[in-house]
Amino acid sequence: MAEPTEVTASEVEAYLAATLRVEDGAAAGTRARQHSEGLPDIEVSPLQARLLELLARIAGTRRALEIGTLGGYSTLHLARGVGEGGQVVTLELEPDHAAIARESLDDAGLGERVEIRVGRAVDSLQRLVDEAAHPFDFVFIDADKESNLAYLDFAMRLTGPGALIVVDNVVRAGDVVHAHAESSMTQGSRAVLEAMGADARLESTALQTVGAKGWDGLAIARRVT
Ligand SMILES: C[S@@+](CC[C@H](N)C(=O)[O-])C[C@H]1O[C@@H](n2cnc3c(N)ncnc32)[C@H](O)[C@@H]1O
Ligand SMILES: [Mg+2]
Repeated sequence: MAEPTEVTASEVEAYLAATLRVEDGAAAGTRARQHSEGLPDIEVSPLQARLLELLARIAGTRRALEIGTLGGYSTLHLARGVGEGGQVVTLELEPDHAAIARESLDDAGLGERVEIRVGRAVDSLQRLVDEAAHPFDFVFIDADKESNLAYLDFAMRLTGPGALIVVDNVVRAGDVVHAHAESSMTQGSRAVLEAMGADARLESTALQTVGAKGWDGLAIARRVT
């Protein structure tokens, strides 16, 4: 048997993703399209995407809110997670990203479940509050990390008890432990983690992740009250 040190986390990730068959043609096509269109390689991994889909399904999610669409890879999994008749509202700053996501979601036959709102997420979120939008039961926060705390605040205004809130990229190759980290993205992760821990309405945890995208992690909270 090979020594564990001879195996990389990326190899294990590829093995798990292939063995568990986490990605079908539509998902792989969505990823391929956003890469060929030149979008940055910053979407969740196939294993993480499937985790989002399963979390949504296990929680019985009907309405999911996503902050940060990119090319629609995580969106596609949330759309699957909410099931037939469910809805995903996803917020994206860049019109080009939104257009690519729209194409892939339509190709996957999930377009009707997904509304993409283009613009600064804080503006779109305020609009959802102003519209008194029907509460969401799943929120995935994965846009500009500097705004994580504001996004959590909006998530609390747009959800009710029982909702799930997932915040991506909170470990930042370990930089998250540095109180005086120079990175504003790390500071955004620290701020949201501290707020989650301090909020008695949330029961929270986090998972560290390794693989082709390096060392990172996601925080998961369930809203109790
Ligand atoms: C990490 S990517 C999202 C990846 C996607 N959730 C996935 O895993 O497939 C972050 C996205 O947030 C968008 N974004 C950055 N700042 C934003 C803002 N202020 N408002 C809305 N979207 C923003 C970026 O354009 C980018 O497409
Ligand atoms: Mg992310």
